[in-house]
Amino acid sequence: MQRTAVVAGGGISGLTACYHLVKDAKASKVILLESSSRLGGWMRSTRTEDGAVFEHGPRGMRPAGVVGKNALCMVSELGLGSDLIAIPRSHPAAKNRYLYVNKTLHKLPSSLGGVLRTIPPFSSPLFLCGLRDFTAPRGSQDDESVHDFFSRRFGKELADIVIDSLCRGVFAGDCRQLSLRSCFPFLHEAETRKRSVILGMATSGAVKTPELDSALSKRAKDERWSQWSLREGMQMLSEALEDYIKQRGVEIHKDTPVEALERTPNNSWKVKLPSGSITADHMFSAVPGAALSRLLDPIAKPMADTLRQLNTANVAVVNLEYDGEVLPVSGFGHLIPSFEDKAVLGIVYDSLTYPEHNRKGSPSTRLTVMLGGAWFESSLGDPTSVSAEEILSLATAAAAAQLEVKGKPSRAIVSINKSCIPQYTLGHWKHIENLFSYIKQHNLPLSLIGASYQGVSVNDCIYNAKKSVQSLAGC
Ligand SMILES: Cc1cc2nc3c(=O)[nH]c(=O)nc-3n(C[C@H](O)[C@H](O)[C@H](O)COP(=O)(O)OP(=O)(O)OC[C@H]3O[C@@H](n4cnc5c(N)ncnc54)[C@H](O)[C@@H]3O)c2cc1C
Ligand SMILES: C=Cc1c2[nH]c(c1C)Cc1[nH]c(c(CCC(=O)O)c1C)Cc1[nH]c(c(C)c1CCC(=O)O)Cc1[nH]c(c(C)c1C=C)C2
Repeated sequence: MQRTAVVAGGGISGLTACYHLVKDAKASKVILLESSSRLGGWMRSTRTEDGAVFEHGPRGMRPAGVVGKNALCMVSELGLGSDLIAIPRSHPAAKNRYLYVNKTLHKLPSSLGGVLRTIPPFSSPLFLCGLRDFTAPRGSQDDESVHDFFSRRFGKELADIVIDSLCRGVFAGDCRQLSLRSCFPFLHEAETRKRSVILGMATSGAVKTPELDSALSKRAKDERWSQWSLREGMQMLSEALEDYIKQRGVEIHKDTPVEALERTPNNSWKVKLPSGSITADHMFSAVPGAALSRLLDPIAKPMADTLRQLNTANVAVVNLEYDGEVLPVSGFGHLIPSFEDKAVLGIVYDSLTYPEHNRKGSPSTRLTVMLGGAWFESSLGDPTSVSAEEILSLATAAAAAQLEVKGKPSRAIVSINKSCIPQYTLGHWKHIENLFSYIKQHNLPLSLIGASYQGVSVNDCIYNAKKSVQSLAGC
């Protein structure tokens, strides 16, 4: 690719775009502009002097599927293979997930026996929900809330308890507002193809992607990994990408917010920065949709208006460390359905999942309590003024009540992550379609990447950034 590519936003999406611009597209000049003083975006790990690692954003990635294989391919190429820590599917952190309902922890079934029997908090065996799917009619609308979809196909109890919790544990969102088509596109597609979601999924067939095979994806398959992280935390991935792109000549500017965009007569961009402006032949926007809307107003007003309609949620992330091994159960963590407690979304048992991240020298328990999400304002108040002490006291009270973890934590870190998780609410797919068709119709030299559009997981961000660069470069 000739000429100058400018990437706005140095989170995992922007970093991945730079990586593929220099590696595959052989772009002649790449400039990365990041408004804050560090790269990585929400990928942020704190390392303490006694060897502990605390994650404030993503804490694990799945190796499965095309997007999982693709991320492992990049991790392999970055030479991070020996730093990878993997959880096999037989590990308690892979098998045991809990729901906190009626003030009690309930393990979700992980075997056939568990779905054939009635187990609390459910009023009938879960396999009966599966039977409904074979007879339920196909949906008739072009979009439907996640809750409506699951109620229709699997019953209201499953939707109220399991799906409500799942959406809190992935999107920090309300399944009554979230779109099935955008949040779980494979389920929408399975229903469209086969009417029964179970049949549709069972007959979808694995996509063959030999080009994404790597030493790590082979290990993941052979060793049956369920998820993975890195020895010094997920931030190692953004740091490795930063080193890689720096060595290959990407110009990195931190503390440099893009302030405005203007079109030039020869279909380039004038990118306005605090210290002046630069010219971009092509822009990759890896900033959140709301930030891009400010840059495109008034030059592409219909796009700016659509971008403003994309929703996000705030999440308070509280990392806690206690002396000793004090958890009453073993597993990944538990989620709390919204009818039980709106404010506290769930608790991750980090010290059991990744003991490699525990402090050295003396036993400890590390937990992450996540609060707020779609219920932030209604249950915790304004994220710009809520007090960290108040959030900490709610988090420690939740750990004490739900896990009997008493006493004062030996360490606590509170992060109020504002607008950190995009909410793909009803009609999101139409907004995305409108944005992409506006770019095409107006021949804008602009690519949209990042969690705001087509997947919030790190795997999705990496995959979409790569696809975007490759489609432009014709690779
Ligand atoms: C608490 C939490 C837990 C999560 N857990 C997981 C998990 O376990 N597994 C998983 O797969 N995913 C997880 N995710 C999701 C995943 O981490 C994010 O979706 C992903 O990191 C988003 O990356 P991004 O690069 O698209 O955006 P961001 O990380 O938001 O990066 C955007 C960057 O743009 C910069 N920027 C903004 N405006 C401008 C401007 N005007 N000019 C220049 N730069 C600008 C920002 O400073 C930022 O660095 C989690 C997210 C959160 C918040
Ligand atoms: C309680 C809040 C949250 C917890 N994690 C996240 C939030 C908002 C964010 C998050 N978690 C996952 C992803 C990636 C999804 C993907 O497609 O890979 C994101 C953005 C992984 C995940 N975590 C849980 C589930 C069921 C998933 C989906 C993938 C998988 O099955 O592994 C469960 C879970 N998340 C949290 C807790 C306490 C929890 C408990 C069981 C925290």
